[in-house]
Amino acid sequence: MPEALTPRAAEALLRPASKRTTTLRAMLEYLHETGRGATIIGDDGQTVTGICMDSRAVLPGDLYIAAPGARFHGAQFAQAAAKAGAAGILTDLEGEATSSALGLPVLLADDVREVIGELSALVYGTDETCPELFGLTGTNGKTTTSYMIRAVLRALGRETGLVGTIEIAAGDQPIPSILTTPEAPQLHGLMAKMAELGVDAATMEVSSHSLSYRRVDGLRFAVAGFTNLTQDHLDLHGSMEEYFTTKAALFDLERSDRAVITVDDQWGRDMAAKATAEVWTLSTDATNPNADWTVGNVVAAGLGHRFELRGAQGQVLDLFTGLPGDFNVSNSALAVLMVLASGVEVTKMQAALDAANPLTVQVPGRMQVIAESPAAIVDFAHNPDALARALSSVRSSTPGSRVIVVFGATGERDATKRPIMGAVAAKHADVVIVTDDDPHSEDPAPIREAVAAGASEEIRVNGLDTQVLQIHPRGSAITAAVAMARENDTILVAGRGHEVFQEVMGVNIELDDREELRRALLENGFRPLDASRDSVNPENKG
Ligand SMILES: CC(=O)N[C@H]1[C@@H](OP(=O)(O)OP(=O)(O)OC[C@H]2O[C@@H](n3ccc(=O)[nH]c3=O)[C@H](O)[C@@H]2O)O[C@H](CO)[C@@H](O)[C@@H]1O[C@H](C)C(=O)N[C@@H](C)C(=O)N[C@H](CCC(=O)O)C(=O)O
Ligand SMILES: Nc1ncnc2c1ncn2[C@@H]1O[C@H](COP(=O)(O)OP(=O)(O)OP(=O)(O)O)[C@@H](O)[C@H]1O
Repeated sequence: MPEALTPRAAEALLRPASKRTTTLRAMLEYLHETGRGATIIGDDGQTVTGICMDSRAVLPGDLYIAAPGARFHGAQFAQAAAKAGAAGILTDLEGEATSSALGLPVLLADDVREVIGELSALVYGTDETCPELFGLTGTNGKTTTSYMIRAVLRALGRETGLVGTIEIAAGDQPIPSILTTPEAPQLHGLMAKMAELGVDAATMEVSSHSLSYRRVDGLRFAVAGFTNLTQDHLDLHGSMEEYFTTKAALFDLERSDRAVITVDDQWGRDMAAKATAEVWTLSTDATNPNADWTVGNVVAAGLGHRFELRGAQGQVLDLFTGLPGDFNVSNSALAVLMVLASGVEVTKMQAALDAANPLTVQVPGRMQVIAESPAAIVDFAHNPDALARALSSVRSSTPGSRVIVVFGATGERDATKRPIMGAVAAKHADVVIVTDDDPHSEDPAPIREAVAAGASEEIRVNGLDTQVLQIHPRGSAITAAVAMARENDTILVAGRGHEVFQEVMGVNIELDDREELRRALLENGFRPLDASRDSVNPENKG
């Protein structure tokens, strides 16, 4: 396992090389101008060159943000921040006493979280210079769509950046991803770094956590996109309505100029109605009379699809994605539309699509095609719904072809989904190879048993002739799948996507499903595709 970066080394990667200086006085004036209550204790001429909300990552000259959290008040760590070279502290009334006792100047604000984004913009100058931003939110498809947008922008000759679950990239420079959407000070540092490197357009996954925690404050999106909404993160949001309302904040005119919203479900239609940014709606139903753009003439082509994207004004674009899965038609249409919404001409877009085939971009571990004959695909689907969708979308129309699936259930997580995933696999595949996912510290054998029992029960109740095998470790299960595959078959290795370590009984073992598949394919005389686009930073565990 590669050595993890220290928090300070990781933080430094998110900063521009050139330093700007801002005074606490300038920050105070900004807060007053924008109607916020704030005061300074100590030297108001103090300069800062960075801003950071984690004492472990503070760099010399930073303003340390001591904010209240769910577990601690950041003021508890103000002393550590001072020791690391913080030039000042931003805190609230609760953190005042601890912070001012350290002798550093203190900027006191009524609500710290409320002002972090805007102050970060002042510190890094992103209120003046920032790449054109494309933000994606929704439960599924954010990562895939953001890679597609980046590929389309590149095909149009733009210098791009990317911020998301799998990786951060500033131009060609890879940076380990910490959260799907980093904290506001890190995002602003990163945008300044991207601008410094000549990046003029960046895509960003905007998680619901980031909207709740105000991580994207102070940034303005040229175009924000919505994929879909299904049940998730109710621990944070409490209800689907609350989850929806949190996501809706991205489509407010205060945050985004334009919104491209997929209206295939009711949540999408509600989102379009609620948005105050200029809305373009997208439907994958060609007969939807209410959508501004629709998808039509979808035909299977190779493992992917060819289709038309039609505008209400008569515009028509011919699109192709080589990525398997019906949902990748929707992701592709959304990606193209978001770039069109930023002001690109239809004819220019069509030329770029034809020349560079950007919608076939390899997204690490997301319906990633490792070989075409047999079709060998690695996907991140790790719950019953996603597994059903992935399995039903990879079945080939060639008579006699089979679907072979390799997957397992995660340890120390919702045990009720284990037999359900087994049943889903038995229903949609011809051969089910049950193996280990990430057992974590749980004994993997009973996990496999529970999954296999669900598969057997489905077979018994519905009189299926699906074959079920239990094989471990995971590498051997993948080898067995390839050994039994014929050229017309499809092998889906599901659950771990781009992850490169598997935690078994508390030990991290190096394991990359894509590498295992490639090895087994070569051993069996098949030809895997070029591996050069796995493109994941080795620092990322996923
Ligand atoms: C639930 C959640 O998102 N919590 C975030 C929140 O934590 P918190 O408010 O509870 O903070 P806390 O732990 O009480 O600490 C209070 C303050 O002390 C600071 N601190 C703490 C310890 C220390 O040694 N030094 C120090 O300075 C903390 O940085 C924080 O500012 O604020 C912290 C820092 O500001 C975040 O790091 C933390 O994210 C945690 C690490 C996290 O795992 N978040 C996940 C759930 C998340 O955001 N995920 C979404 C994607 C979800 C998905 O789609 O699957 C994402 O965008 O990545
Ligand atoms: N538009 C979509 N609708 C439904 N499922 C999708 C869609 N796009 C991708 N998927 C499925 O969901 C999985 C996760 O896709 P992706 O990583 O693009 O989404 P995400 O929103 O970024 O989720 P995560 O944060 O979990 O990575 C994929 O492996 C695929 O199985």
